[in-house]
Amino acid sequence: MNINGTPYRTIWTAADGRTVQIIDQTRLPHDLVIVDLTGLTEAARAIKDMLIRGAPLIGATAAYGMALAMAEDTSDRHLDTAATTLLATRPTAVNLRWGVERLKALLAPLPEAERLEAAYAEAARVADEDVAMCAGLGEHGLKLIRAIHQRKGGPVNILTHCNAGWLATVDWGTATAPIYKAFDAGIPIHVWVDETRPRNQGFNLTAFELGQHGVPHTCIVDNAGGHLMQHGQVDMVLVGTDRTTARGDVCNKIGTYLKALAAHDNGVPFYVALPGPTIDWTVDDGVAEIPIEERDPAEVTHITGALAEGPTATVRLTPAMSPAANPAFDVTPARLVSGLITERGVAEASRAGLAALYPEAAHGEDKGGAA
Ligand SMILES: CSC[C@@H](O)[C@@H](O)C(=O)COP(=O)(O)O
Repeated sequence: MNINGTPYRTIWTAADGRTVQIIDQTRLPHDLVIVDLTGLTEAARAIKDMLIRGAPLIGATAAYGMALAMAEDTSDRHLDTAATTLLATRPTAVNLRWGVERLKALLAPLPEAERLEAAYAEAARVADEDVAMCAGLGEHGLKLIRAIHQRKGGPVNILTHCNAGWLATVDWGTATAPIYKAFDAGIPIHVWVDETRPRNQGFNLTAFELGQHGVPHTCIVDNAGGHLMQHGQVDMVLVGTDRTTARGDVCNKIGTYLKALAAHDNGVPFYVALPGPTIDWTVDDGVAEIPIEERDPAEVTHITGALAEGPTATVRLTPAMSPAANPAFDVTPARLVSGLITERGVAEASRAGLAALYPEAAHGEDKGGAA
């Protein structure tokens, strides 16, 4: 996708073929800053401090993190250190584990002399596959949007939460892929963009990228969605996911569950878009089993924004003596999900629905999800 007319992916290698480059998403939408990752520690920091974020991009960065580690030292010991270091960065998005384990399984049996080249080639494959999967699921989601348009006429109003856009993946996005495809196909659409406190990925990232692509959108506070649904102003909720369980429970950014409840109460379809590697075939009950990241309370007590025509500033919102809690994700039970939009088609949110699309993974031949 483009920023100011220049095409970007979210992660790539520099001309030296070794340095990994990313867009620092903590600086968007105010500044476009490209950051060099030259080693394992920097890759891990980029994930932990959310310079990059979004489940598929975390997976791709983990794969490149393994490659950067091999550029430092191709020993078995460093391979183990790289996996442990990367896995400790963020707990919820399953793509992190998927990316690390995919690289480790490939590299461990190889002679040390072959590991460096193999690691970079595999990380590039992970990135390319992510682009293809997101583009593919976009086509399936496009059919749903087109059907709504044909049924009701006029613009299709889609509500999304957090950023499941191209910035959360390598390109295209998950929830935004059908939106971009529909817009490019000339279907009139309009997107309600949830703010997504505390880190404001909706305003900072989703609104930014939709604006860059020319997609009509309106920024709303997190609590506006239910009201809009009651008044017939939302045709579809479309979100991404950090981990979807084998039975179709969906873990996503905190607040997603409340949108699903409001959608259910108002008869609004609630769809989730995801590539295969976001399915965790080892987990069934998302509420009981998915580890929910608890982030720094300072993200709740403070907020950062740009001063009018000036630099960014961080201000305190809460009384200094009041404690804050910051669970970063929640789980929407499968019963509230209208469908899972994948690169293989739209699945019912159930074990049978997912197994029909991913038989090899559901039956244990490939525990990592598959393209
Ligand atoms: C395609 S991304 C889907 C999710 O990863 C996205 O909605 C989300 O919750 C991202 O959370 P973040 O904390 O910004 O990494």
